[in-house]
Amino acid sequence: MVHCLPKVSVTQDKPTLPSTAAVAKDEHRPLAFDASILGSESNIPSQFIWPDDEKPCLDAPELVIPTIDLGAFLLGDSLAVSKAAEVVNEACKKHGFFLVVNHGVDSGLIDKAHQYMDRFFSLQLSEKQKAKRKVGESYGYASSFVGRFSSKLPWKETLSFRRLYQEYCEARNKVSQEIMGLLGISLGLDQAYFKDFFEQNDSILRLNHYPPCQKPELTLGTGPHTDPTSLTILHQDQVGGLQVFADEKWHSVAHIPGAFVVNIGDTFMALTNGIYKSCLHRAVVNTETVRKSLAFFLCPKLERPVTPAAGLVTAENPRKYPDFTWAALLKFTQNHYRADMKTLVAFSKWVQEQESNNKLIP
Ligand SMILES: C=C1C[C@]23C[C@@]1(O)CC[C@H]2[C@]1(C)CCC[C@@](C)(C(=O)O)[C@H]1[C@@H]3C(=O)O
Ligand SMILES: O=C(O)CCC(=O)C(=O)O
Ligand SMILES: [Fe+2]
Repeated sequence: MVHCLPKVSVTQDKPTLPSTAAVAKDEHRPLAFDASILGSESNIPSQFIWPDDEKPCLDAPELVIPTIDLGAFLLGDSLAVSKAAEVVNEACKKHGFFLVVNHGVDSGLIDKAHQYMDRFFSLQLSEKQKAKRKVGESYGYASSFVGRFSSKLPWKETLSFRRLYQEYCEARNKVSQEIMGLLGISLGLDQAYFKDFFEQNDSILRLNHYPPCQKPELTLGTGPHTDPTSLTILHQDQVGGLQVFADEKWHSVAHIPGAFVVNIGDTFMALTNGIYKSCLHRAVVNTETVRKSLAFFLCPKLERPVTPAAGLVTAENPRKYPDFTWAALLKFTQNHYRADMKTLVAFSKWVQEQESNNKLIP
């Protein structure tokens, strides 16, 4: 099915400054994404309708997902360690996606995080707007990015943090460090290699809230993209809706109680010199139920150079991406380019252009 394939040539929707013109085409529509109004609206504003080649397939087949028992890995039994490393290596070379069970994060803490999230998103829009994310910044409340983008708007509201949700962030940070140990081993590097790299980090926690949509076949909760960040640890609720692109088609990812969905992002792909793939994924919505997900994005320290491990650059696998910092890639996705499935390639080109421009200026 054509509409199940990712778009090959991307027409970038450059971030725009807040503009009412973007939504004025539908004069009678609200200027903001008010979930309480739009959830029951069957006439979907055109800004939320995705082009045919990117429209979702709602009945995508389920993906058989490689699963890592983190508890067994941490016990250090050599057989369990080499098995986990093998599974992760295969998954990350193929699609950059795996599940983690037995991760030690208390289920009560996850439930509490979802409850706080319910409380925030059920507030009136005017209240939520008090925490509004400013243009160019990556923290705060964003209702569907109305203002930031003018088309292919996602059917969601988000709240992103750096320091709040402290306890939850700490728990995810611990899990992400353990996974970094495993990823290092799986690449034949020292277990401490990526743990040290990410020990200090500028990570982001994001709450995604997807209201019901009367025409889910026209819209997308989150459009197709790879995460520009390094490693994402996602907890989706029981509704389901996450889809991953593997074996040339979209697959749905079933909710597995207590499991974390883990995916590689662009920055980690660059750290492995392209050996591990950043995972192409998206989220679909449905007519009946609100869907929620909590994403912990592990990111390097803002100014730390992102350069591949020496052993991963070889004659057969020469350098793929320029050195960069997470600060520069974050700025690129917030001010110049809407993250999609080609962010890393577009960013690499941009970095090289900037470097050659700088060389021209004496
Ligand atoms: C650095 C980031 C940009 C986005 C959030 C994130 O922390 C990681 C993923 C990015 C995103 C989810 C990819 C799809 C498009 C996007 C605009 C969204 O739909 O939310 C992206 C986020 C963004 O705010 O730019
Ligand atoms: O909600 C989801 O399942 C996916 C969200 C996502 O991909 C993101 O926030 O980057
Ligand atoms: Fe994502």
